[in-house]
Amino acid sequence: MAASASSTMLLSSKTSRASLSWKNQLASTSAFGVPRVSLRHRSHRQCPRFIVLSMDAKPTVLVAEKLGEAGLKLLKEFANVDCSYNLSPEELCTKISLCDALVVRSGTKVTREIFESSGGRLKVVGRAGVGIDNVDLAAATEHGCLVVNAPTANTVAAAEHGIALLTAMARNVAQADASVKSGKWLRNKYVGVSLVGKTLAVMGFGKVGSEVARRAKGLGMHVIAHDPYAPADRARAIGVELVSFDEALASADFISLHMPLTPATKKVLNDETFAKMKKGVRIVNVARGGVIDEEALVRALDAGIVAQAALDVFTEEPPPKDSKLIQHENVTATPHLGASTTEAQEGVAIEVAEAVVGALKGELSATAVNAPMVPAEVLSELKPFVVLAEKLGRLAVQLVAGGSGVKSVKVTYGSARAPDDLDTRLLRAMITKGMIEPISSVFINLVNADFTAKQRGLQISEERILLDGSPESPVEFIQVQIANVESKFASAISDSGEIRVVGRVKDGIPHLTKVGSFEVDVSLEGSIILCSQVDQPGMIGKVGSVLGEENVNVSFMSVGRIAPRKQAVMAIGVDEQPSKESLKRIGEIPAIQEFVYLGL
Ligand SMILES: NC(=O)c1ccc[n+]([C@@H]2O[C@H](COP(=O)([O-])OP(=O)(O)OC[C@H]3O[C@@H](n4cnc5c(N)ncnc54)[C@H](O)[C@@H]3O)[C@@H](O)[C@H]2O)c1
Ligand SMILES: O=C(O)[C@H](O)COP(=O)(O)O
Repeated sequence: MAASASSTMLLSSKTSRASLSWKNQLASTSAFGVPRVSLRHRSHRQCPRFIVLSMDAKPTVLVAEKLGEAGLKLLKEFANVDCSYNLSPEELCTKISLCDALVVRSGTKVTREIFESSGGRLKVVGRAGVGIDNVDLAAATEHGCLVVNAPTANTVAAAEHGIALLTAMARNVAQADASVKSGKWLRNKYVGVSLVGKTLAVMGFGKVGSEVARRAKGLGMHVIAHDPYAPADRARAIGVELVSFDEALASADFISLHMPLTPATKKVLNDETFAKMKKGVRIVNVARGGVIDEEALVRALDAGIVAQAALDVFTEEPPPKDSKLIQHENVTATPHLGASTTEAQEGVAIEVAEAVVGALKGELSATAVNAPMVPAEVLSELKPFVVLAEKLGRLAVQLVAGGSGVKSVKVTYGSARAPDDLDTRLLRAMITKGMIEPISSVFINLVNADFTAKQRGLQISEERILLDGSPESPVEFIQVQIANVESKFASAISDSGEIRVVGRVKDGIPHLTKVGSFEVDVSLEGSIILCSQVDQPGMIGKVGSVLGEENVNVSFMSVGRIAPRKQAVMAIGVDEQPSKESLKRIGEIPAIQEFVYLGL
C-alpha cells in the first residue's frame, strides 16, 4: 500500500477504555438482528459486538416437534418456550409471527410461506438433526433467518440403524417375526444370506457413511465407497476404497445410502441405475427417501434386480398405507427411526438448543447451514476482525456522497498467514453487512448480506497481500475501497481515486488507521468525526472544546498529515453523538476545510 501521509499523532483518551460506560448505548441489532440492548459496564474488549449481554425481553422459541428434555431445559433458561406439536401448516404460519426461533425435526416442512408469515421476526430455525432438506434454505436466507442444525449427535444412532437394517434384511428378521406372530413356523422360507466376504458399497462417505463402513468391516464385509467429495486419506484410514458411482453399482452385493437429499442426489437410484447393479443386490436406505425413485425400486424388486430393500426413509412420510413399496414382501420398513435412540435424541436436543440460544444471543454459530460456517477456534480468533470488518464497511459507505451508486467494492486483507490458512468469508460478509445496513431499508444480517448485496448489484472483490513476518494474528490490516463514486469527504479519496479506509486490530480493539492517503489512528468504539485542514497548532483544542461544551466525550484523537503544516486529516472518536449545532460549529472553525460525522 502506498503511504503518502508521513506522520501520525496519537492523543490518549480523556476517558480510559476500560471505564467506558455503555449504559446509554442505543439499542441496535446483533449480527443476526436480535435487539441488542444495554451492554452494561463492560469494556469493548470484554464484549465483542455480536454478543448480547442482556436483553430486556425474552425471545420466544416454538418447538414444533418432540425435543429431548435437556435441550428444552437449555432453551427455557434463555427463552419462553412454546412446545406445540402436530401443527398444521396454517397453524404454524399463524403462530410463527410471534416467534424468534423455531425448532423442528424432519417432520415439519419449513416452507417459504412460514418465513413470509413471520413478518421478519423469525431469526433462527434450529433443525434437531442433520438433514435440512425440509427447510427452504433459499427462503430462510432471503429473509435473513439463520438455519442451524445438529450435525454430530445422531451419527452413531443412524449408523447403528443402518447396520440393524442390513443384518435384519439379510436374515429376514422382520418378515420371520411377523410370520411367527401369525402362528406360522416357516424355517425353509426365511433362509437368509451371509454378510461375511460380501461387498458393501457405501454411497456418501460422510459421518454416518464412515461409521457404517467401520462397523461393516467388523462384520467381515469388503467395503467400498462412492463420494465425490470425500478425502481419499479418510477412506484409506478406515480401509475403504473410494470408487466411481458406476463401479460401486456394478460390484456391490449390498448398497447402503448415506448422502444428503439435494437436487444432485434426487432419485439417483432409478430405472437406469438399477439396471447397472448386480442382479440380486440388497439396498439399505437410512438417508432420505427422495434419493430413490420409489416406483423404479418396486419395478426392480419385482424384476429380481433388487432382491431386498430395507428402508427407514420415504419420499412421503408417513408413506401412503397402500404403498406398493411398503407392502412388498421383500421390503423391510421402519418409520424414520435412524436418529431415534435415547442417547442420540438427548445429544441432538442439546446440540440444537445450544446453537439456537447462541444465535439468539447474536453469536456466530459453528453449525450454521446458510451463513459462513467457521470452526469455533477460528471464530474466536477472528472475533475482533469481524467487528473491524463490519465497522470499516459502515465507515466506507458513509463516506460516499449521496447520489453515487455503490457498485464495486474491493477488500484487501494484509496477512502473514498462508493463503489457505485464512478464511475470509466471514469478514467479507461482515463488510457487506456494514455497507448495506446504513443505506438499506431492508433488514440485513450476516445470513442475507451476500444475497442482498447481489440483489443490489453490489460487487465485492477480495485480494490477499501476503506480508512478511510471524503470522500470529490472522489479519494485519483490512482495506476497503469503493471505486467510481464521489465522496462527501474528499480527503477520503486515495491517490488511485477510490474511497479508501484501512483498519487494524490493536490489543483486541478495532482501529481506523488510514483514510484516503492519510494515516490516522482512532479506535472504532464510538463514532467518528473526520476533519481536514492545513496542519496548524490549536486545532485539536478548538474541536475538543466544542465537543466538551456539550459533554461529548472524546475517546481518541489522531492527526495524519502529509508533512508538518501541510494538508492533514484529524480523526476524532466520540462516545456520544454530537448535536447538529455542535457539528455546525465544528464546520465553522475557519481552518476546517471539510468534515464528516460517521456513526458506527
Ligand atoms: N434416517 C435417519 O434418521 C438419519 C439420521 C442421520 C442422518 N440421516 C441422513 O443421512 C445423511 C447423511 O448424514 P451425515 O451426518 O453422514 O452427513 P454428512 O454431511 O457427514 O455426509 C454426507 C456425505 O454425502 C456426500 N455426498 C454429497 N453428494 C453426494 C453424491 N452425489 N454422491 C455420493 N455422496 C455424496 C458428502 O460428500 C458427504 O461426505 C443426512 O443428510 C440425512 O439426510 C438420516
Ligand atoms: O437428518 C436427520 O438427522 C435424521 O433424518 C433424523 O431425523 P429426525 O430428527 O426426524 O429423527
